[in-house]
Amino acid sequence: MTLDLTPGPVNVRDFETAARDRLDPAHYDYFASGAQDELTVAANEAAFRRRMLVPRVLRGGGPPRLETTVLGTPAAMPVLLAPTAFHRLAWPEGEPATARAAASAGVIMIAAMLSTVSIEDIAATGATLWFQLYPQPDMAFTESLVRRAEAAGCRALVVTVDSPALGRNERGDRNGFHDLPPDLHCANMREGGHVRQVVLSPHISWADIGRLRSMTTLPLLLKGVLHPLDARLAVEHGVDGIIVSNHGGRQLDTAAASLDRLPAVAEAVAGRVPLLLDGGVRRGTDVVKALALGATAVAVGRPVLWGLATAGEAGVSRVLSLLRTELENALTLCGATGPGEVTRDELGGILA
Ligand SMILES: Cc1cc2nc3c(=O)[nH]c(=O)nc-3n(C[C@H](O)[C@H](O)[C@H](O)COP(=O)(O)O)c2cc1C
Ligand SMILES: CC(C)CC(=O)C(=O)O
Repeated sequence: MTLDLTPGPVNVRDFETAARDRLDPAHYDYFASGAQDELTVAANEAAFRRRMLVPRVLRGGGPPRLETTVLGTPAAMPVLLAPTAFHRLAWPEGEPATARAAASAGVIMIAAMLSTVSIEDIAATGATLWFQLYPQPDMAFTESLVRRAEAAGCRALVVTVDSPALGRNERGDRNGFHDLPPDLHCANMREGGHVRQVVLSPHISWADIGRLRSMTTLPLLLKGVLHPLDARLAVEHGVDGIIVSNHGGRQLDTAAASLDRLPAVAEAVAGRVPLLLDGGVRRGTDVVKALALGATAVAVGRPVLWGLATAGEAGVSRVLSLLRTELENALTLCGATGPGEVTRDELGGILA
């Protein structure tokens, strides 16, 4: 008998290694890569590494409670699943496996418009969903997607605004990977016998946000804001929340790290709408840093894909439970009894 002494993945980074071992290299590259030199991908994580926490001591508050509510949606912790396309490339069942893990963990999954399983079939898992939209120039089609998301029970609409064009992905160019294999398709884009191509349009503007605002009573979030003036315009256009994000470094390479932009956006918004952040969150301490700099919650993209590619639903569950355990530990060590208590002032929180 041989004794297997490998402990299995103990953190998110280990899950990336495990996923890389399992995935077709071109598919691994699709998930892992960023635009061009991938400087923003690296900057997102580096920004978290650069910031150090200053904990408080002797507060005696007992174990932290992680529950929170984001724009009216309750969640077991302030960590959401960022919208990511093409889950069936990572695991045969695709998005429903991810959704079941999110449901078991009690967290919000932002379902991507470009999912490989339809929003109705993802919703059938019972998960708490928000819906991510790339507004399409065909407004009637865009509206039909919004109606489907509403009917499926999605509790917020997340409009991605950092994509007036597709970022230049050179790993994809080298691998010749530009589209889904023929056995997979973007299920929400299906219309009768054919599948619509997504349009990432440079004509998208605030007028479209106005149209979407009047189209739905769901909470409306903009995803991909980095500039404080855009954050202010978002509030003026009746947006309910903002996701500070550079799309995981996949769109404009050399765009600033999300975490580095959070303080300026928080100042511009001045508490009028909640802020979320994504990009480079890999540790519980990363979540604490984002909360301290003004986020209500964070979202994770690639960590979920690494869990999914490694072991399907069980892998995503494990990634979410690792992040939960790390967050609980980090809050305890910071002397905080919950996410709402983490502020820059009170925790002395963050030194740049
Ligand atoms: C493989 C992959 C696919 C993505 N697809 C989408 C998408 O369809 N829509 C979207 O708004 N963002 C998409 N994103 C961006 C994520 O929502 C999120 O902004 C980013 O992954 C956060 O960075 P992280 O991966 O470092 O956590 C995608 C990211 C990855 C890695
Ligand atoms: C096909 C892409 C538009 C999906 C996406 O947002 C991404 O890969 O980052």
